[in-house]
Amino acid sequence: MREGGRISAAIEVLAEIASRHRPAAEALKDWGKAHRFAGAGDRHAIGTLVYDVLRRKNSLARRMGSDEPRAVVLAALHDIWKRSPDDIARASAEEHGPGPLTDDERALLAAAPAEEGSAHIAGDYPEWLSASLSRVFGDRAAEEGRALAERAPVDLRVNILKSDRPKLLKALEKFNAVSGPLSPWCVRIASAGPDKRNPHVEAEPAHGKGWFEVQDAASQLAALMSGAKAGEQVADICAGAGGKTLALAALMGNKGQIHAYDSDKHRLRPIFERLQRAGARNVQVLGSDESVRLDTLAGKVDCVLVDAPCSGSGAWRRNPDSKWRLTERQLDIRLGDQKAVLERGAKLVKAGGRMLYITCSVLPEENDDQVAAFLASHPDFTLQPYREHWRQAIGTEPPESAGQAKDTLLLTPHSHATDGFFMALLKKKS
Ligand SMILES: C[S@@+](CC[C@H](N)C(=O)[O-])C[C@H]1O[C@@H](n2cnc3c(N)ncnc32)[C@H](O)[C@@H]1O
Repeated sequence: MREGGRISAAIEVLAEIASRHRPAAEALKDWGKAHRFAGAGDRHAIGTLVYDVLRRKNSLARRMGSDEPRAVVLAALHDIWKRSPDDIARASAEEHGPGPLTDDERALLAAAPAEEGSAHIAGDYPEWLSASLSRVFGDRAAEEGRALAERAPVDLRVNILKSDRPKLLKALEKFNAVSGPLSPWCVRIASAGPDKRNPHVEAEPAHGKGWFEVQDAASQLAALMSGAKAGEQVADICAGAGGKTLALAALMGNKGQIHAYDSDKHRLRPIFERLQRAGARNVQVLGSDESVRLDTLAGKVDCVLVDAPCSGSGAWRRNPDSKWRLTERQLDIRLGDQKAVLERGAKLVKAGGRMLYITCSVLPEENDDQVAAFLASHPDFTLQPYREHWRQAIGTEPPESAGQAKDTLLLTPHSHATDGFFMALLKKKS
């Protein structure tokens, strides 16, 4: 396909997403099925353009004075893909392209973008989340939103059970891999430019050998902040596909016991293969039908990790579709789930033990508000200031939190060059 055809396809897919409220991944897949002649390169370019529009939907629409799919795609080609108005005009006029640019479109593309107005437009997030994001970020809300709308790098966690960072950096030299921020385990590969592909790192021999997992630096730091030690009893009660579980096993040097539970057996499914590849041997996987076995650990666990189900707002860089699909009702459901998992986790913690509550969200309702509500109804728990704990667990100077609360840690792309991630360490009195 020529560029004009790809542009038309992106417009078509965005129209389908808007009119039928379809998830972007589904709409793209169906477009691919209906257009079998499109090659892998075409599908990749169309998908990237669609996701780039979703990252910056508000500010692109503001530039063009319209949120119609054609308008925002043209703006994305200019603002994100850095195509000149002439190049866009040429591609649009091609056979199968979306049709020649109008004089107005050309003028809007050539003009400097309007002075940014409201934070939700400059920061490219839904208006209904404005109050929440202003509460957590104050007058940085637009900047923080803007960083959450960028493309994310590829972060890898070196598996210290099988390798080390210098060795992994060497193995991935051809991708210009560098050490990532804050986490001593992080290796980072910069995001490929517009219409380029990120390297398929999971096809590398180093992955097959279990030297690394794909995991954002903030997730790595969450595992490190558990302070899990060799010999401890640890429960990862929202284990999912095991991203944190694997990091915990490495942190504990395979000594002690990790109980990895998830209420959804489908999500847990990939954990078995991942544990094997990583050489993690101290993990007991508990499926959703083994919840009774989890309950037998009541009052016995040194460290409970609650990687709570959440809105995913901290990961909007990786899943821009989710920021527009999130509804107040879904957020309410998540808030209920978070309360439930915190209750469950609290029962497992032994006297003097700890629970690390984490979310990949930047919304205060899911973070500090949940912690405050938990503490109000659990006088046997106290909040441990994150700074002190960071020094002990990670051994470096702690970063400033991007949030307003002084004892919990909020990491963000703008402030820390990681995904958005929240952590609160709750200690049970002895
Ligand atoms: C943020 S994801 C976990 C990601 C995972 N820890 C990782 O690092 O790959 C949250 C998980 O919580 C699970 N979950 C939701 N409600 C739960 C509940 N009541 N009890 C246990 N797990 C639950 C979901 O199935 C989902 O896998």
